[in-house]
Amino acid sequence: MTQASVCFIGAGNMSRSIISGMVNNGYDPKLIYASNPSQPKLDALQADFGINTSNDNLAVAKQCDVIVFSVKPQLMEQVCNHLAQLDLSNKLVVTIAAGIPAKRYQDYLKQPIKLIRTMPNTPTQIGYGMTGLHAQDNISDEHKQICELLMQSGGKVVWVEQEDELDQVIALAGSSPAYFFLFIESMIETGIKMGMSEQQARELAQQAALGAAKMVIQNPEQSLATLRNNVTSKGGTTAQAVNTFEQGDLRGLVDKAMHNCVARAKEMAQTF
Ligand SMILES: NC(=O)C1=CN([C@@H]2O[C@H](COP(=O)(O)OP(=O)(O)OC[C@H]3O[C@@H](n4cnc5c(N)ncnc54)[C@H](O)[C@@H]3O)[C@@H](O)[C@H]2O)C=CC1
Ligand SMILES: O=C(O)[C@@H]1CCC=N1
Repeated sequence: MTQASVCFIGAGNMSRSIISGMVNNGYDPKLIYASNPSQPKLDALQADFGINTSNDNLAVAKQCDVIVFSVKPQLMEQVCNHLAQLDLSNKLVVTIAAGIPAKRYQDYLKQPIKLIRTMPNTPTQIGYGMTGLHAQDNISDEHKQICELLMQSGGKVVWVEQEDELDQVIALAGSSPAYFFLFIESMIETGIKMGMSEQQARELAQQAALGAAKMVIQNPEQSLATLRNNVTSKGGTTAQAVNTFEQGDLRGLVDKAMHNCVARAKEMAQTF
């Protein structure tokens, strides 16, 4: 499949993650554009990946087959309004923003558009991303493949049938790297309090997290409870730690956090 020219409107964390995945996976950097009002992130993208950069959203959007909206949700209306003067009938519009519903982009861009909503996550940067995708009914298979190629460069993709399932994707994958970072961060803090150096505590916790994640992935036939029980000797150390989490209602807290995550996405859908 021939590679499409793609511009990223907004050159922040997430654009960098996706561009990094694309270039590392062989996407031609000459076909990639990023636009941002300030220069430093653009310079870094240019230096690290050899892509084209600009301060002019309109110019890059005009030039490219695919426009990826990658600004904060509160800026989306303003950014889209500015691009409404373009004829978008032959372009694919992709958004990575949380919350904002597909129909809102049509209002902001003031014309019928071909839109795919996506919800990636930052591990895309290193090829371990997980992206949820939802296509409107008018999207061709070719456009689906183009979008899939962009997002698959940085990891796995999953298509969801209903648009509101993207909110669940946010809770499970878009936001969730931060949950794991918080957990590891807490472990390191305690390791240090127990007398370890920060470097040692981090090395121990991160390697355990990596090993645990790989065991989950490599043993699909085993339940998480089995994997957990295999670590937990009767009357041993793990039981003490795990019981502490259960008594503190870790499961209830995770449930509440993920529901609050989804609730915020729905609130953002009303606001932006
Ligand atoms: N960070 C994450 O883990 C994820 C973020 N997202 C979504 O990605 C989008 C971007 O988030 P981040 O990359 O984290 O934010 P960010 O703040 O790192 O990047 C946004 C970029 O947009 C630029 N910008 C501001 N005004 C602009 C304008 N008028 N025209 C062009 N660029 C402009 C900013 O200078 C900044 O570089 C958000 O909508 C967020 O919901 C989605 C999934 C994961
Ligand atoms: O926190 C946010 O709103 C974005 C969406 C998913 C990850 N970051």
